[in-house]
Amino acid sequence: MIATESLSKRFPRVTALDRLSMDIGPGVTGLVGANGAGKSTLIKILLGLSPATEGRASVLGLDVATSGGEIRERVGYMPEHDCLPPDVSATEFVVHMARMSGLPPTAARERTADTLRHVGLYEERYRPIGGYSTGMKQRVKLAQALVHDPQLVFLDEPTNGLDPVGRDEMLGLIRRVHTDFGISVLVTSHLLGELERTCDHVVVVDGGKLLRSSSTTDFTQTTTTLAVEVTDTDAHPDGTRALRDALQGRGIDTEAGGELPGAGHTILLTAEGEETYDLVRDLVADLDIGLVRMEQRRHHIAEVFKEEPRQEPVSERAAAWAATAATAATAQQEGGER
Ligand SMILES: Nc1ncnc2c1ncn2[C@@H]1O[C@H](COP(=O)(O)OP(=O)(O)OP(=O)(O)O)[C@@H](O)[C@H]1O
Repeated sequence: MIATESLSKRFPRVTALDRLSMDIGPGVTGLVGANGAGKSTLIKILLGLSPATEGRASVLGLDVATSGGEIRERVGYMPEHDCLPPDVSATEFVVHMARMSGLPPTAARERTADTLRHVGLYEERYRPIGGYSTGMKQRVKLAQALVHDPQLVFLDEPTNGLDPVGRDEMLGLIRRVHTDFGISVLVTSHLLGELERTCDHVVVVDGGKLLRSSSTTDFTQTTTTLAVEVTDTDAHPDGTRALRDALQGRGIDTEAGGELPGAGHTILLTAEGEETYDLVRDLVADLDIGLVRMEQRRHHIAEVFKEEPRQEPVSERAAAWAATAATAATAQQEGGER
């Protein structure tokens, strides 16, 4: 779908992209990097809106240097910044964008109604955009990117400014753009953690350079750590402690799940094999406490960056960013697990 070869973009004072080579196939792909990593610059080059300084790129098999117009006919674009006219309604604006993409008037109106419904805007679509919440504005921007039924969409930081619920809703919508309509997606974010549930593939850039490009499952392989959660009973008012003691008695080291509220009820231990699962099951049965869950933990994308030493040196900025993202991802995960 997208290929770049030694793609560079230099501004007088900064190199925004530095010999970036990558291949992106169909599906939902996350482009992750700290602010200033070069994500928006890459999207503008891929749309043929800004020329590269060096190297080559193609989108849907079309050369960005010569076929920008054709690419923009077949690709939708949701820009990062607020760019919506405040005085017109979502319907008027999206119909206008559909007409600009070449749809005849009736088709433009029909597609607009369908697309706005799909992104979750109903009666409010007749009100001026100026009175919309950030979440509603993001939905209008998504709708105008989809209205001409593109093969591929570029979504630049679509979760920016949204609260956690709004972010989850937007990520769900993005996933459905692919599953319901078969449209491939390139979505950017400066948060590593939020893309692992949405994307099939993740590309990480820092300082305009490619850090890693892998499928999400490669990033989030299962670990050998088992997370176990049990209930308390009258006989064992602290069921977690009782199980930890029993495991320790069998020579198995454990640690608490974390410092977040509630995470202390999770016990983490290393699974040597099937026998560890059996032992936990038997000890829980002997203690006559309830087993809430026993699952193998998966890596989070951010943990991969925290733990894996890479061959290429990572800039201090990237390391700091990965550490922040790891904390955020872990908090999100622990919150979701409780
Ligand atoms: N037109 C421009 N002129 C000069 N420098 C630019 C221009 N556009 C971008 N840059 C610089 O290029 C670098 C990459 O910017 P870019 O907007 O692509 O990053 P980004 O990853 O999209 O981050 P953000 O989400 O903060 O926009 C930054 O240092 C930015 O200041």
